[in-house]
Amino acid sequence: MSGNAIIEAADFAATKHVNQRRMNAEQAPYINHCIGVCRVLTAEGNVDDTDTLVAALLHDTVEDTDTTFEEIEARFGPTVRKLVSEVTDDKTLEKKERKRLQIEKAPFASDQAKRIKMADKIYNLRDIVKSPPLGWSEQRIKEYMEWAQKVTNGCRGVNDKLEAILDGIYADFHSKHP
Ligand SMILES: Nc1nc2c(ncn2[C@@H]2O[C@H](COP(=O)(O)OP(=O)(O)O)[C@@H](OP(=O)(O)OP(=O)(O)O)[C@H]2O)c(=O)[nH]1
Repeated sequence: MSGNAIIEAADFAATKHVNQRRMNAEQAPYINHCIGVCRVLTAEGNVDDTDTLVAALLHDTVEDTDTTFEEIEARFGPTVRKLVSEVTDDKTLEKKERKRLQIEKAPFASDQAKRIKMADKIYNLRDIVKSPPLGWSEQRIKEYMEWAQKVTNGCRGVNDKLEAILDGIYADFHSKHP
């Protein structure tokens, strides 16, 4: 690959998500989430493994755009392809089943994929506390928190810093919503 892999991935993700927005009131550009997840890994999880950071930037490209795994492998190699596939939901399944599979599969993911999953949930949970998706009730927020906690419980043992951040988010939420 020519150039720096992380910048290549940021550019690739920005192009793929160009017309997508987050669901919150600000309707932030979707790429903010991809870059934010990568930053949680570097700045808060002390992760410096390039494949992990590249896969974090690309983590929603196959799930949410026309990107294929073959395209990812051709541009970023087989390890990044594998990591992205580990954090990609099968959109042909019902939402309930996709959510159940995230909980079931998390303990069997690679350590790199577990770190991406934790950073993804940290970003989403912070977003939900700060500015929830439009139309989400208190009950939906609570259900998301409880589901995310089950997913990230399956990712434990690979990064103490990310785990501590998640523990803080859950403790804070549960103390305010007993
Ligand atoms: N908190 C938050 N989430 C948003 C926002 N915009 C889009 N999302 C995405 O919405 C998902 C949560 O909504 P749900 O109703 O539970 O799930 P769904 O998108 O699969 O229907 C999150 O996916 P996820 O399954 O947790 O993770 P992933 O799909 O990113 O892997 C997150 O990526 C936003 O503004 N705030």
